[in-house]
Amino acid sequence: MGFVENILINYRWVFVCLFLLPVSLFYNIWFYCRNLIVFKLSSAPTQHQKKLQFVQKQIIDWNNNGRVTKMCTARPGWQTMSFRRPLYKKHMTNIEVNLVDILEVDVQRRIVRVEPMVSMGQLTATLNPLGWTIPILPEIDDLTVGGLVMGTGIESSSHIYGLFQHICISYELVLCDGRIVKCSAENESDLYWSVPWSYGTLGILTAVEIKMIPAKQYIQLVYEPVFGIDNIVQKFSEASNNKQNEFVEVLIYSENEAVLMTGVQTDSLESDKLNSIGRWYKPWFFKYVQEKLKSNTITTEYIPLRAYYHRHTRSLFWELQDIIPFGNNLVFRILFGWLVPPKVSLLKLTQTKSTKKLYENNHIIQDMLVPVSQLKKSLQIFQDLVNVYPIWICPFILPYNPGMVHPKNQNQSELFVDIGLYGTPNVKTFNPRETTRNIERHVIDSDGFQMMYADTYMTREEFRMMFDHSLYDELRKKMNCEQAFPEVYDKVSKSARY
Ligand SMILES: Cc1cc2nc3c(=O)[nH]c(=O)nc-3n(C[C@H](O)[C@H](O)[C@H](O)COP(=O)(O)OP(=O)(O)OC[C@H]3O[C@@H](n4cnc5c(N)ncnc54)[C@H](O)[C@@H]3O)c2cc1C
Ligand SMILES: NC(=O)C1=CN([C@@H]2O[C@H](COP(=O)(O)OP(=O)(O)OC[C@H]3O[C@@H](n4cnc5c(N)ncnc54)[C@H](OP(=O)(O)O)[C@@H]3O)[C@@H](O)[C@H]2O)C=CC1
Ligand SMILES: CC(C)=CCC[C@@H](C)[C@H]1CC[C@@]2(C)C3=C(CC[C@]12C)[C@@]1(C)CC[C@H](O)C(C)(C)[C@@H]1CC3
Repeated sequence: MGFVENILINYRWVFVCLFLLPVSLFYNIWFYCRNLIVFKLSSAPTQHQKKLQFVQKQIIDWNNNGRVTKMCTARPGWQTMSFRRPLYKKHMTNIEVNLVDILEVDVQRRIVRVEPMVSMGQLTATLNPLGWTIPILPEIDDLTVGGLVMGTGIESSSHIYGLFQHICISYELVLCDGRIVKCSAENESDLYWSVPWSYGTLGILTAVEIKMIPAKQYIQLVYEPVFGIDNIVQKFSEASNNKQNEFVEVLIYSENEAVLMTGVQTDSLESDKLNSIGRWYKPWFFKYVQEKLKSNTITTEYIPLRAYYHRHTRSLFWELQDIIPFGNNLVFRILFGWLVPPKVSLLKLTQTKSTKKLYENNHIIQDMLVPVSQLKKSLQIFQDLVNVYPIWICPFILPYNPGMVHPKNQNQSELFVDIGLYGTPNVKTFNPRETTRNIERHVIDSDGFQMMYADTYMTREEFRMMFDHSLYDELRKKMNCEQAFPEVYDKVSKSARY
């Protein structure tokens, strides 16, 4: 291993701290200024038609040129929040979708209309000061509306509102024949139900209408340490079924220790209990919450709304500790905390072959969605297979809707749980392929689903078993888009990404 490579692997923090953090800062400043100018000029809504027509023109040109290769968006793979980079972009027709603006905040209809590249950070920055928010706000700033619609999104309010697609009222798409359609539950409903999890394989998304709800200033958050797996599962289920809780999340720190967090929005505050966790010098959220295990008491705090939403951003859940091991050190936080986190996109861009291999062989990143009834069994299986902590568990209600993802063993909505495993496995038997396949098999047997932003080792048959393709297949035939876009599996499988 060469000297530079050795530094890049063993001392990734040197490169990240000295180079990536300052570059991320400039990148953020540039983007902030650009957004501000767009807003000041109020030009976003008028520009939308022009931008839409440009997308349409590219697709019409593709038709006129004989439909030679399939299409995907031109967003470079390193810019996305998915774990890997897409290989397919190299040999497909790349459609430019530079649609980055919030188009309209309609207070009367309680709807915000946005273009697909609008990010979560941008939405909270825009809506919260106006007294509004969207019901589900996936926590990492750079996640985009397009990616969350075409894949999926989940947050600690999902036990009430469902997944990200369930708060979307309509989608505007350009289809492979160049037609522009706006679909909703009432209009072109087959398309509307099929868009979520379709990964851009039915059309190019150009605008989305998302539900808004009033935002209050703070979240009143109750932390409750819970000990023993049965207790953890029971408390989690109770909290998720209690609709008084607007937010429910559990961080599990070991086989028998967890902290349950339940929250409601509020405008009033006991000022001695205010905790502005978003400030640069504050400890990483998951580390802070772990401290709650020390005293077996229930505590309450008030957290500013936006800081709550982005609570896992600064530490990228617990992934940043592997990259900057001293990132949660007080001195580092005071001096450089405001520079953290480095942009995920820049981390991806500057990955070397060796870091990639290191993550491939010694790391697991997976989110598994299973019915709550399978939670205990799943935790036990994951403990045996990977033994990774902390574990993120977040409940969500899955409505019985047509499309790729719906409850399989009952024809009504069902409470599910997202089990997030991120970290270095602590078992000798870990083998990236075999272990992940075992996990996947368990999820299929549990009538669950795997989130597709990370690696999947499923075969095409297993993938089709997990996700209901009946409406999707029918629609692709009807819209004659089988030659225009690949199947979902060919965009998310291991062989489609590097
Ligand atoms: C009425 C209105 C309409 C607007 N319309 C548009 C529009 O159409 N198009 C448009 O592009 N912009 C629009 N804006 C501008 C928009 O609000 C923001 O200025 C812009 O999106 C910059 O957001 P930011 O998240 O990058 O910046 P900042 O708020 O400065 O944040 C910088 C970074 O820190 C993160 N961050 C901030 N606070 C926290 C926290 N507490 N915890 C963790 N992380 C945090 C952010 O997510 C971001 O990554 C509008 C603003 C208003 C008020
Ligand atoms: N809390 C949460 O819920 C979290 C969710 N995630 C996951 O991250 C992913 C989102 O990351 P993000 O970087 O925003 O998205 P990506 O750029 O990774 O896009 C994800 C998929 O959506 C497709 N897509 C995006 N925009 C459009 C569009 N305008 N038209 C057609 N297809 C489109 C992409 O197609 P193409 O390949 O052609 O570009 C791609 O297949 C999701 O899969 C989400 O599940 C990750 C972390 C947390
Ligand atoms: C449903 C939920 C809550 C998902 C949370 C997912 C996060 C933990 C994921 C999203 C993007 C993600 C896969 C990422 C990474 C870690 C885990 C992340 C942050 C890192 C930073 C790990 C280090 C890698 O070298 C690399 C830089 C490629 C990735 C980038 C994406």
